[in-house]
Amino acid sequence: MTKPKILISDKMDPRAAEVFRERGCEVDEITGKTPEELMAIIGDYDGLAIRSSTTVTEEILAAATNLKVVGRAGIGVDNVNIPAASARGVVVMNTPFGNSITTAEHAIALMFALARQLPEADTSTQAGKWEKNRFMGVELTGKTLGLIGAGNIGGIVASRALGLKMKVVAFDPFLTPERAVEMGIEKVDLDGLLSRADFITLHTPLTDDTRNILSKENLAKTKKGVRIINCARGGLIDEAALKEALDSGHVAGAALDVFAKEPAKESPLFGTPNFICTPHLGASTNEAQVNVAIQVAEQLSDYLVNGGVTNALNMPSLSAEEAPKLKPYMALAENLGTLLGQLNAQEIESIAIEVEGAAAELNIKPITGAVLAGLMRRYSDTVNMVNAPYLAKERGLNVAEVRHEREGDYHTLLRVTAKTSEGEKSVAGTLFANKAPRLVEIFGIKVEADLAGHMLYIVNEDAPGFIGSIGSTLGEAGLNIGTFHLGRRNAGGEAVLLLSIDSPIEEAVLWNVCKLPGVKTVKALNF
Ligand SMILES: NC(=O)C1=CN([C@@H]2O[C@H](COP(=O)(O)OP(=O)(O)OC[C@H]3O[C@@H](n4cnc5c(N)ncnc54)[C@H](O)[C@@H]3O)[C@@H](O)[C@H]2O)C=CC1
Ligand SMILES: O=C(O)C(=O)COP(=O)(O)O
Repeated sequence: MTKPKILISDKMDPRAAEVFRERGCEVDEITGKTPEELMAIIGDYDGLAIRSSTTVTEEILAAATNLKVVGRAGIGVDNVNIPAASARGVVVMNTPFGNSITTAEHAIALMFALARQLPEADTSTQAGKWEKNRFMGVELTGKTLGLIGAGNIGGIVASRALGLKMKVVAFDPFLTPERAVEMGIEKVDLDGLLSRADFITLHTPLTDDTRNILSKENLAKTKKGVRIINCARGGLIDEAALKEALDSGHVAGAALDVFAKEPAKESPLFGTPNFICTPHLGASTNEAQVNVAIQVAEQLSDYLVNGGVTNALNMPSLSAEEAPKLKPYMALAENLGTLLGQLNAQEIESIAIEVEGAAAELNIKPITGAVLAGLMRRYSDTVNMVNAPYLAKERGLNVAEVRHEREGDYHTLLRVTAKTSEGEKSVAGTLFANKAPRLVEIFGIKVEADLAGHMLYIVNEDAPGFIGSIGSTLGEAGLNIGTFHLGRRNAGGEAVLLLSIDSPIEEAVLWNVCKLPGVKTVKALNF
């Protein structure tokens, strides 16, 4: 097997490259490229490892013809176009916990820096001014900290703030009252937070709902003298409105680690009294960077080498133990989907994916992804198990997953049924020796076959001499039959023939087969 190729396009701890190599990948570390330069090289790579400096746009994904996975060594993925990645079948992963303590500590550090004006005091003192009377601070003990966003980082900030004897209130629509009690904080609405908080710290992702959450209007609702900290994402605060509020003295101080436009080499906020900033350093500690570098390299190589999926934002997780067990099922699922997709000419309204026996014990989501990928292969060359569920949803295809507890004829069975205007059409397969995918039924007729390469599917009336005439028709066309599989509904009734053929089957041959007496359907299939 050729080694998966990884591009590390942002500055990352050297452990990332080491882990990639230890786990069987080739790695190039090429940082600081422009989007055009990145587009020129990305086509060579199976995996891309990034931090926040690389923006993975639709154009970059279009140029990334071999790309299978993007790994964010960190938390925020607003620099990755996830819908475009999903549409192209590229998995996007992050490392959701590796830098959260470090980022929470940065928020606390900025809160102290604001409370005691540390940067200005430092600059003044080192300038020989000794302005002891200029720098009067505020105490944190007893003050109210308002958290906007109480997830991982917000939760850690809360625990540290409680340790500092602050009162913590939080606005987070997804925070349950029980969790708030567990965290020792008070759940409030946004207006309640704005009116009560002495310090506000933001810890939400940047989404359509959170963009400008501290807008001019909301800043006006804050308590006079509030101090604001943002270590989450630029774009959560209206920077122009913040500048006005600092100038007017309504906001007593603000500390930003993140800016709407990064790198922020200029800003109207620069130079404003009581304004502090750092260049997106929230995650920048040795500990956090080692954590996220190792995690991203483990996750990406696991996916590319073994098919394990961890912390993916656009597909279900699949552990390293599950992945090898599921592998033959995915091949079977994809084959059954491909078979159904090729045999059915009608619009499919819904698909049911049923598992029984050993298959019922498994994670069904990846099996569903593989069935849908096979099914939609005839519409798209780029469909795979990652983007197939999204494409299916886009097309309004209803997908049902059914797990049967019952014992059937096979130790393990996967059945895929399509509902069309002509009724239900179903194909089923099993695994031989737990590893070899094998078709066992087409449209209610038992036929056992390996689905591989070029195949010919024929439905005919069961009659003596038919097999001989097929043999001669194909022989006359110079086609060699590899395997021959036969099934029938009942003696003299409808019969199904599945032949594997050593070379592609020309249209003219299909016509000749069609003309044989008793033939109802002929189709060339490819797997
Ligand atoms: N400055 C830096 O270097 C770093 C910044 N970050 C950023 O910190 C942010 C938070 O990270 P985590 O705590 O790990 O994420 P998380 O997903 O654990 O928590 C986010 C919280 O925001 C809440 N939320 C979502 N929409 C909301 C809304 N409209 N109003 C209020 N709350 C809302 C969610 O319910 C969730 O509890 C992310 O944007 C991440 O990118 C993360 C690491 C480093
Ligand atoms: O993890 C995050 O969301 C961060 O913002 C950290 O960004 P960085 O990796 O330091 O560029």
